[in-house]
Amino acid sequence: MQSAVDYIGENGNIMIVNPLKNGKEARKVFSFNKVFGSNVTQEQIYVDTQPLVRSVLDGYNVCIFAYGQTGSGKTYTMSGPDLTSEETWGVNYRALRDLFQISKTRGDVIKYEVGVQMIEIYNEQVRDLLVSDGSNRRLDIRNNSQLNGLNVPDASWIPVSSTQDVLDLMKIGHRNRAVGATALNERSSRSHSVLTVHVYGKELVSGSILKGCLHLVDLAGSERVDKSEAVGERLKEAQHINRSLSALGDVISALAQKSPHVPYRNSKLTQVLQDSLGGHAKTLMFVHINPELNSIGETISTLKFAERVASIELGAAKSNKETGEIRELKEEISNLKQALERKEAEMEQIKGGSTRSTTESQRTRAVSPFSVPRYGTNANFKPETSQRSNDDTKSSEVRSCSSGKQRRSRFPSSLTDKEILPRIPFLGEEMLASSRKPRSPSPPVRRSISTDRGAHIRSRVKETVENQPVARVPFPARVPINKSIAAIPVIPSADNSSKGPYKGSQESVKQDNISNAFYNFQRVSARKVYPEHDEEQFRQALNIRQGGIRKVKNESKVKAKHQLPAKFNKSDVGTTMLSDIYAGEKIEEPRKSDFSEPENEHLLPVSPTIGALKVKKIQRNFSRNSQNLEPRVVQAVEPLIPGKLENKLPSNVTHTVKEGGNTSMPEFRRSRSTPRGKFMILP
Ligand SMILES: Nc1ncnc2c1ncn2[C@@H]1O[C@H](COP(=O)(O)OP(=O)(O)OP(=O)(O)O)[C@@H](O)[C@H]1O
Repeated sequence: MQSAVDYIGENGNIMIVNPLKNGKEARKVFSFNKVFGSNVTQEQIYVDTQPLVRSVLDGYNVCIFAYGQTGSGKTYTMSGPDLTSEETWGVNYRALRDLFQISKTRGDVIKYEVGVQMIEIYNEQVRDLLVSDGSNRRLDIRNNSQLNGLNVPDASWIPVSSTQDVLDLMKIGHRNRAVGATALNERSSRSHSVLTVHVYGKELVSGSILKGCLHLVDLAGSERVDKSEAVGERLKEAQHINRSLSALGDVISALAQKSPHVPYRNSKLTQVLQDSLGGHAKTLMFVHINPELNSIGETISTLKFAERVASIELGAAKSNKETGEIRELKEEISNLKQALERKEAEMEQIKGGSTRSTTESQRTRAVSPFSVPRYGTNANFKPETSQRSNDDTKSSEVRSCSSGKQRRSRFPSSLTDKEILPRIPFLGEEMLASSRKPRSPSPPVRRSISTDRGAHIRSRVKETVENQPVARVPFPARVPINKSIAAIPVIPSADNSSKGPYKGSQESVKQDNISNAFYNFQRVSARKVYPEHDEEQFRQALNIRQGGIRKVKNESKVKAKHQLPAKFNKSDVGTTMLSDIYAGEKIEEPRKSDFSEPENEHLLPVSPTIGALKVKKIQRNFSRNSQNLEPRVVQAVEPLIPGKLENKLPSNVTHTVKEGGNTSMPEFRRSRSTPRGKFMILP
């Protein structure tokens, strides 16, 4: 049978001949990184892929695709025809075998853990392929690089430690994959399958963490619906497949043109692969073609698509490595934020509590200000019990305080059980002093002077009603920062009771430095007249950016008015999200490692015969030949270029970007990109 492949050049060129056209139009040359003929072995194909795979162990994200018309050999390349023979293993198994081997040899330097996920995208639904119970649950996609490539976090994540583990899992995955017979391939993959390998490494000496992720993607076959003779379910599948491949083409086109809007959200496929298509990943695409003449339309359109892909400059790949120092700093920031949230909540509670408690304590004192025990003695004392009791018994007073009303419904009971009173000592001093002398019954004045005092007084009152039954309020999983919460720290636990108010100070000493800082600040702030100002000073003192934390009311409102429009005016949601993700990922400066190449890479293998071509537009005409699958076109990996790492961001800049979290990087990265990969064509 006559082949559409005229010749395959040595430099990644392939010439396609179209007998339906004459003259210049009849021959087209396309250029790729590399073109493989149909007679190459699986090992030869993998050799060009190997450097990318290895870089996963250095913390890079890598994505390897197989693209092409139905029956052109995508599954053959990625999985291989026969798993029982290592010789015929495809890229997937060879890659994992390599990962295990290398991680073993590095064992005395880095400890690795490897886990895999396998999903498919079938009719625009994401499904888990590693389920053994046959459940067909639809999974959600979350584009969040904080999860380190876990874009489908609900998919089964199976730890593996040997190639055999992987083989066993693959069998399950292939069994679960949606496959159907079409006129073009009797066992055509009707879905896109994505095998994701997550690698987590810890350097034993430095404690640095490496997180790499390898996506191995076997795309569903592209085909013309009419040619596939599909009807009913097959037709629906074909339409979904074509739509998602079309969306992939649109994304690639947008990236190639450096369009400000990249339509990742137009298909599940592009959403799942978002990080790998436009991120800091190294990407390689095998493009497969069928050399038979009756597939010439699909062949040309596939090669054009491949050239388009090859033209994209993603920019330099980045390693996801966290040094011990960075990790510690992140933890510290996280701790500070939590402490600040707690403090904010306390302040809110104190402010509201002072209104209520002052009135209550006033009433109590009217009987005998000195006869009220300072702290509860009941071991089962629960702060919320007291609060609820107070609320129940003194409802009229509570209602007189609007903030108190709100607070009551959000009282985090379980939190109050655990928290200790960091500010008790200071309050205790005031309390002791104030309790020895008669007070002027002037609630409004005292409220305005010290919120803490008010809160403390309230705690005394609670003890008088501690045995009253109370309905518990569920503890919210995440307490909104800018809402009033409970006066947890203000209310003493039962343990405190026997040791008096200063027990709280002893407890607080046990807290970390952050808490101490707050504690000290609290001592100062409690002397201030306006607690709102204290909150502001907290922030300033800590110099922390407080996303969502309540600010002084007026200021907060004004700021919100100014900020919201800017946020929502962003026309490109996809790009915005991407930028956020990148910012989150840019934790690490590029790693100068001997283990892998720094360059971003694109391989585009095609599998017809031999030839090299250049594609300008994306078309969509695919046919197939299930018998003669001679050529495979492959875009090969670019060789390591050690010196290029120097071109990357200096570490300090990278860190700044990362910590800022909002910096959009795509343009920057593009400007620093390196020429994109190579294409191998396998006829
Ligand atoms: N390089 C090759 N050498 C020998 N046989 C091949 C080669 N590539 C593919 N084949 C054979 O061609 C048939 C179709 O290949 P394969 O299933 O890999 O195609 P596909 O692109 O994955 O198809 P689909 O998109 O429909 O799933 C298989 O029987 C496979 O063994």
